[in-house]
Amino acid sequence: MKFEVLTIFPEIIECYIKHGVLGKALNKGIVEVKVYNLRDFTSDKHKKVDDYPYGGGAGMVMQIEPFYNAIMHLKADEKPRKLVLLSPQGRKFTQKLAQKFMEESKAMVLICGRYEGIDERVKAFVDEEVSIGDYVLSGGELAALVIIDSVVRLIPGALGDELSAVEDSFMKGFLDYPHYTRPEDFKGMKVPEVLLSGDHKKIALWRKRQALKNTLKNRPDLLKNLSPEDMRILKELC
Ligand SMILES: Nc1nc2cc(Br)ccc2s1
Repeated sequence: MKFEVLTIFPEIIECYIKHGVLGKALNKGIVEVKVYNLRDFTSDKHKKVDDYPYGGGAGMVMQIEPFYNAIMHLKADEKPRKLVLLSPQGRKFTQKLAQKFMEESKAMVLICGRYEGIDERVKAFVDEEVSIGDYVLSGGELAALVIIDSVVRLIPGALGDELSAVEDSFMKGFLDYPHYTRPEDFKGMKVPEVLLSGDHKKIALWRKRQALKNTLKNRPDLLKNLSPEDMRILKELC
């Protein structure tokens, strides 16, 4: 999987991708991330990337030319790639969309805007417009990192041999179960007995109950298409 990121702050991306799961996946060659500075695709000596908005209003708007030049530069190799614009107006990014991106795209271009937004005409050159949530960030770079991180975790082999329980739970429509590790007793706060029992069937049922309880409390909107067994457990909780 290859990610190409267009941004005016390449260091934001370059710094983050060196660490953790992403760093390991890069070292294993499972994923490649190339970052392009939009200022390198400007044509003036000041490397200007923004200007005042037509029609007036606060703030600055990023100009189309650097985006256009960068996209044409990438497309010159004529390899297929999905172009994704990060934007507060985009469709909501979810675990299911992460799975879709991982399955369908060998290469993704993540286009990061800043300021009050980018010239609307850039959207003529993208495939998808995606937001990571109902809040406005200062720029698309954090959203691009969220997408890279969540998609890479889904690539077979990226997580090594540890199970990705968190992804599994989100894909099945509920939140993760609680996790504990040593010590067993921390200032009187004990690990639930069931987790010390060695009874894997009991542990699995406890974890499912806790996951459904957490989901009912914090994200009831996720509780759709539950299996009959999960529905039975949920009814016991109500
Ligand atoms: N939720 C999101 N907010 C923003 C802000 C900017 Br500026 C660019 C992309 C995104 S995605």
